[in-house]
Amino acid sequence: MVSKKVPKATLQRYPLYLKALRRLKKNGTTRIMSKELSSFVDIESTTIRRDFSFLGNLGKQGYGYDVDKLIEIFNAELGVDFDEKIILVGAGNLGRALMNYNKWDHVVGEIACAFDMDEAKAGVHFGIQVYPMTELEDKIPEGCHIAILTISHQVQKTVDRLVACGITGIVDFTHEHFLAPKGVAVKVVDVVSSIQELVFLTNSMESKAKKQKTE
Ligand SMILES: NC(=O)c1ccc[n+]([C@@H]2O[C@H](COP(=O)([O-])OP(=O)(O)OC[C@H]3O[C@@H](n4cnc5c(N)ncnc54)[C@H](O)[C@@H]3O)[C@@H](O)[C@H]2O)c1
Repeated sequence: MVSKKVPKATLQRYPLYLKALRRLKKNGTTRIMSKELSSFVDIESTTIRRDFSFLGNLGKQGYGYDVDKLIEIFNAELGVDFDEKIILVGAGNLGRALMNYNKWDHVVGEIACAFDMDEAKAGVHFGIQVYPMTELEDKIPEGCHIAILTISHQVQKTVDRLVACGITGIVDFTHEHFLAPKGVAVKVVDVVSSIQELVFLTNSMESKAKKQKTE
């Protein structure tokens, strides 16, 4: 386990490192210096070394980091699993866009199958099997913990059903408020609130710049 308390900013950078390391491995790189990794991820090498130090004594001076070992440590320590079987619920416009993407750069696994309440959506889309919602309990892959929610109706009822099936992590694209029991993590993805935050940020930067001009 990660020994020291890892700062939030560091935790947020870990997936970037992991993604880069996976790519490097794919290209045949077996070891890497923090300076080289720095140009790859566009993060200062000192920051990289500090970030990695939370995971133990990983690198050797003059040798750098063993790519395989780093990937292994990220997997074990951070619980990241490339074979994570993710389900998607709601194969509409947004759901299908995600199914079409379904690459996730080999970082977090892939969408194993999808479900939709509309039986007409059943079938194979973008190589992913879509099942009618009535088959959720039968067809949910064994050991599946993560569900992407891109539905528009009966959100609470659906969440309750997913939780009963063993889902403990929900990526929520719906704009609906719902309750999840303790032990179930929900990550909201909302383009609208991101835009709102940006509008607020850009406005305050503009007024700050104007104020500085007049001073
Ligand atoms: N978070 C964001 O930034 C963002 C952006 C766009 C849309 N959305 C939201 O995402 C959701 C989907 O949007 P869309 O444009 O793809 O809609 P859509 O109508 O095209 O697709 C919704 C799909 O979900 C299915 N569905 C609805 N309720 C279901 C349920 N309880 N169980 C199983 N299947 C169900 C429908 O049959 C349909 O196929 C909506 O709630 C929308 O508000 C969020």
